[in-house]
Parts: sequence; structure tokens; C-alpha cells
Amino acid sequence: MYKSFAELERILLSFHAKLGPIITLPFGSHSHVFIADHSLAHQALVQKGAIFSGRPPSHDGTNQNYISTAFYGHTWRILRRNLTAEILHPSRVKSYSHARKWVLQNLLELLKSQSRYGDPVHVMDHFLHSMLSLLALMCFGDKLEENQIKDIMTALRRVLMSFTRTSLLNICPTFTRIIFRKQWEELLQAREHLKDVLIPLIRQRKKLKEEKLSKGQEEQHKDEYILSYVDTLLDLQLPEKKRNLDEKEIVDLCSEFLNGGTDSTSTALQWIMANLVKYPHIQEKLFLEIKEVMGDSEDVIKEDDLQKMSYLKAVVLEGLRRHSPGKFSFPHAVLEDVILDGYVVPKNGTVNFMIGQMAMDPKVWENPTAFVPERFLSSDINDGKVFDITGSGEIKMMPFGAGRRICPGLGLAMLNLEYFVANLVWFFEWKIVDGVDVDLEEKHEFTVVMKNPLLAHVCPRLR
Ligand code: HEM
Repeated sequence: MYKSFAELERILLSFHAKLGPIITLPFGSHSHVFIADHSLAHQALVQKGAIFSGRPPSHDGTNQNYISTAFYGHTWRILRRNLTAEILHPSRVKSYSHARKWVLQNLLELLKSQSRYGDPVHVMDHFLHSMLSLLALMCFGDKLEENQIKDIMTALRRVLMSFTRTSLLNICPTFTRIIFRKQWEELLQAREHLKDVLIPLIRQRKKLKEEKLSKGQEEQHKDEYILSYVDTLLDLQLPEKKRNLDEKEIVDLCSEFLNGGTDSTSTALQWIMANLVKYPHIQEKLFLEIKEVMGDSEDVIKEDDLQKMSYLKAVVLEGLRRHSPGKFSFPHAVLEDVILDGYVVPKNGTVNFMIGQMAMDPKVWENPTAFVPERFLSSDINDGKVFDITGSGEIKMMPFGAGRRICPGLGLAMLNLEYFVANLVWFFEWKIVDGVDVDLEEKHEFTVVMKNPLLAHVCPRLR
């Protein structure tokens, strides 16, 4: 399937070169529009954000694990508010510092023990495990056992893989559901499996919440009870439907939360570390910046310390630019006919923004294939200010999307990336394995991953 996505992108880019910045393909009952131009993306997503804020309805009748498809209509705003105002709000994200530190320490221990015999380490599985452990803690409010994390990972992967296999087939569902019946059935089975894994965790949290927050105990447990995503979902009232969410809907939303954050963040982390292994002078420069802030300390770098590291931020931004975890945004639905730069984008059309292409556009980025964090330190790109990754004033790249439907996990993702990259470089020197060059070839899965995952020597730094 990844070949189809890569092929689709290649064909679209050749169309763009011949036909101009907006391409409309008339598949199924409505048109599919592809936009690769920065300023048009800005006009659409930021200036006409409300019109571009819909999601196309799911064709498969399975309530795919997207807020958009499970709750098509206005409900997404309430759910989104729930995400951004509650669990992903900066103050809440900060309240999970202890969880981040716990996950980091487990990862450092693991890398240390694996590096003991000088064998090279395959890091991606560890990154995935770490990100999922962190998000699962935020989701269910508890540190889960190793085997529970593995079960969640397997169940999420099954859904993702069948979803990736069936997503392009959404274009003509009436036929594809018959022709590709086996794939549809696989998707349904994968979703049942996910329910079997997540529902016990949701019920366990519900029970705990009821017990701990029951009358009289509320005050006593207020300090030790840290709000989880499931808590906010259990409390949520859908005003239009005048009811709480049911278990299946909560499973969909938890799965979106876990999927949305796990793959994207660990993929980005792997790409960044791969570039630091490939370009040791960048790693060294980053280490020296960290050393300047940390001095002779042997401690873990704290979240507040990250604010003093501008080169670290540049490395993370360059990683997201050069290797955007997604090549396309999630599809947007247009709520009414809209004219963009003389082109009509029709109501109900599905609009896709070619995020990967924008970040590699030579009109905007000098020598775009090179990994050069310094470009984010130059005053040209920042206009003297911190680079605005939300694209609110101007879009130069949009790895998290832009406008009203921008990724609600942006703040959490940036913090996690900075925190993990900084600490991984602070505690270890990352070295190339003799005879194995770091291969930056891409492979399209749910995110764009390394075709040959990173293998590195991870050597503890002696202090
Ligand atoms: C490097 C990490 C990440 C990247 C590159 C990324 C990227 C994106 C992109 C491109 C979108 C689609 C925006 C659009 O439609 O225009 C999105 C949506 C979303 N992301 Fe992220 N994301 C990341 C991390 C996270 C994290 C940590 C979470 C939460 C725990 C998260 C949760 C979501 C959700 C729930 C949506 C759907 C929002 C909606 O439909 O309104 N993401 N993300």
C-alpha cells in the first residue's frame, strides 16, 4: 500500500507542475482537491478556516477511529475542545512531567543495558513503546504493565494496517466493499479486537473514578488523582444527542488519541536521531548547547531547561520539515463553494493538503533536501521571532496542519520531541554502525517511516 501513496504523491506532483496549484479529481460522488501551494493553503486553512473545517463522512460504515468520522457534524467541536482545553492544554501537558520522566528513565535504562556489550541497537521499537506508554498513562491515568502496552500496540497496529489498506478504497465504496470484502472484514475484526483490549481499561478507570471521587473522598484524593483522557470522555455530554458517550465511542476516541500521538511522534523522533547519527557535527553542536545549560550536572534535563536551548528547537523543526511524518493532512471537507485564487473548490469536496511537498519546496526552502537546523536560527526565516509552526501568519511548512483543524497534540508532540532528543543526546553518544550507512529512504505506512529503520551504536557518555 505504501507504494500506492508514494505513487499518488508522485503523480499529483507531476499534475501540479502541468496544471497549476489546485488539482481536482472527480472520483465517486464528489471531487477530490489537492493543494500543494503554501499561500493557497494559508488562504484556505487560516483565512477561510471555517469553510475548510469539516471532515468527509466515512463511507465504510464502521465508524473509523477518527473524531471526524465517528462524530461527523458539529460534535467534533465539543470533542476537540475536550482535547485542547482539557487533556492537551499546556498546563495539563505539564502536569504529566512525572510520566514523561518515568518513560524517559525506562528508555535510558533499556538503551544502557542494550549498549553494554557494544551491540548496535534498533531504536524504533523502543521509541514506539515509550511514546505509547506515555500516552496510555495520559489516556487511562495509570502506569500500565509491559504486556498491557504490547497488547494495545498489537491491537492498534492491526486497525491501522487494515485502515491503511482500505483507506484509498474509500473513493468508490459501493464497489470496493464488494470487491475487497476480505479487507473490509479484516478491518471489522481488527476493531473488535481493539474493543476487547481497551474496554477493560476504560471500565477499570470508570470504577476507580467512581470510587475515588465518591462523596467524602473527593477532597482527600484530589491531589493524587491526575485527570486522564478517559475521565474527560466519561464526563462528556453530547448536547445535540443529550447523552454521554457510549463505550464504543470512547474506544474510538482513545484509539484516535493513542494512534495520533504514538506513530507520529516516534516516527519524528527516529528521523531526528537518524540525522544526528548521520551528521555527527550537528549532534556535537547540540551536545555542546546542552552542556552549556546543564554544566556538570548528571541529572535528566528538565522541561524548563529546554527553553534555554534554541539549537535543540532548530534540530526538531528541521526534522519535522525534512521528514514530515505525514505527506498529506487528513482530508478536509468544504462546507460551501469557495473560490481560491480564481479556482472554485466545490461544496462537499474533499480537500487534501500536500504537507510533505510544501516542506520541500525550493521556492521557500534553500537546498531543501539538506538537513540544516541553522536555517531555523536565521533571522530571514523567523523574521526575528521564534518560527511559527502553526502557520497563523504565513505557511512555510505545516507538519501539524494549520487553522481550526490543526493537530491538537502539537504542544505535547513538540515538548516530547525536545525532551527526548535532548536527553538521548545528553546521556549517549549516537554513532554510526561500521559498514551500515544511515539510509534516509522513506516508506509510506500510516506515517512516513524509515524504509531501513535506524540501527545505531548508543554509547553512554562518561561524566
Ligand atoms: C510529531 C507529532 C505529530 C504530528 C506530525 C501530527 C500531525 C497531525 C496532522 C497533520 C493532523 C491533521 C491536521 C489537519 O487535518 O489539517 C493531525 C491531527 C490530529 N492529531 Fe496530530 N500530530 C502529531 C502528534 C499528535 C499527538 C501527540 C496527538 C495526541 C495525543 C495528536 C492527536 C491528533 C488528533 C486527535 C488529530 C485529529 C484532530 C481533528 O480531527 O480535529 N497528534 N495531527
